[in-house]
Amino acid sequence: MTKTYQIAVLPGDGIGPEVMAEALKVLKAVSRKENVAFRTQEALVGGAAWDHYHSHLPEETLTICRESDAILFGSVGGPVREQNTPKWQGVEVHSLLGLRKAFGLFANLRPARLFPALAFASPLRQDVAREGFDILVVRELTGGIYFGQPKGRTGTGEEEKAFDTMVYSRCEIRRIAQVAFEIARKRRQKVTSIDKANVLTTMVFWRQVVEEVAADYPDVTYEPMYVDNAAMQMVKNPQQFDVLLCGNMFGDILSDEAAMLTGSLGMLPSASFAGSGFGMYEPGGGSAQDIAGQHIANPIAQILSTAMMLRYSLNMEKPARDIEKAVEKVLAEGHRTADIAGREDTPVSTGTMGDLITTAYKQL
Ligand SMILES: NC(=O)C1=CN([C@@H]2O[C@H](COP(=O)(O)OP(=O)(O)OC[C@H]3O[C@@H](n4cnc5c(N)ncnc54)[C@H](O)[C@@H]3O)[C@@H](O)[C@H]2O)C=CC1
Ligand SMILES: CC(C)CC(=O)C(=O)O
Ligand SMILES: [Mg+2]
Repeated sequence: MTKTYQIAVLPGDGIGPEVMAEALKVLKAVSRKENVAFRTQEALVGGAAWDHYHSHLPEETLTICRESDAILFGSVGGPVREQNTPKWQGVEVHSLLGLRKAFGLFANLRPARLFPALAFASPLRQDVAREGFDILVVRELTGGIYFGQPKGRTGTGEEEKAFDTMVYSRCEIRRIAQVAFEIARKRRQKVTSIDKANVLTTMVFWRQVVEEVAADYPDVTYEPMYVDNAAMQMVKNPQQFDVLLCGNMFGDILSDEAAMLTGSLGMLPSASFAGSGFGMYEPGGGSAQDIAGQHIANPIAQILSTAMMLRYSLNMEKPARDIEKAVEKVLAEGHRTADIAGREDTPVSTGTMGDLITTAYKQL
């Protein structure tokens, strides 16, 4: 009997639906080649859901997610300047952070790998870029300053204030550190833990707990690094890093930086888990409103996120690897969307890139 997987598909806003369409083309090809069925159920989230339900994360969407083996997520959010309109205000908090919290997705993996064919597109010094790099950002996703309470605003006039709280518990730090060290064991056995322990009490504690966990992994090299230095070291010498263990905010920021060093934010996939097989898979970037609707967005992050879904939630390593190989092949052949195109290149559209990767996957 054909094995069937239930996938919740949440395209969201901006370029979300455009890049999701390409990931679904690849998924369809996987279904044919592997003789498995993916029952995809599309649901509204973000601004797209607001238009229909006046909610950024409707109960209907949550139900579909609960009934699924995995969630494929696009992106949410409106134009940065329209952040304060009813449709867009708090959209990321209510929908994306809401989903992460609802499913306890505390561990976020963001692999930033510089493909040889894209060395030229990296803002790294070219002799450094030609060496390539492969960094895995392991980001804590349901704690830290994005979730800490209290947050709010008080007072008026010159005394008006706004505040957020950065808080981490021992168990939150320990469980994400364990994820990082376990993964490092299967990679190049190095964990660099990012903190700001010279200033922030939370980060003194972070470092202490990570050191306790590190003691259980004598085979893995552990080093702490301040976040400001890490941001700089990543540009100077990214090859020194293997696994970058970060809290929620630092991981958010450094993963965008790592993505750009691979050529574009449109190259960064991401997987989020709660410790079981269930997970949510989404590009590292946002809804890219500046290019939405133009069919020029890079679908590779969404496609590589789909490969991560096959690997981690559906236990399908072979097609996951083949999708990655297909992406590498298409890039090696010189096909590029606008964000990774050189001056001499004629960029391809989002749809053409999706077609090229699907064809390359089928031919493997
Ligand atoms: N996971 C999510 O859903 C996220 C949502 N957002 C939201 O997205 C909206 C736009 O935020 P921004 O700060 O502009 O960040 P963004 O990540 O959407 O875009 C930053 C820059 O990267 C480019 N970019 C991103 N993905 C790309 C792709 N696949 N192909 C080519 N270029 C790509 C964009 O064109 C833009 O120039 C905001 O409402 C923000 O809150 C931001 C980050 C993550
Ligand atoms: C709402 C934001 C925290 C989303 C984001 O920037 C991310 O997860 O990388
Ligand atoms: Mg981000």
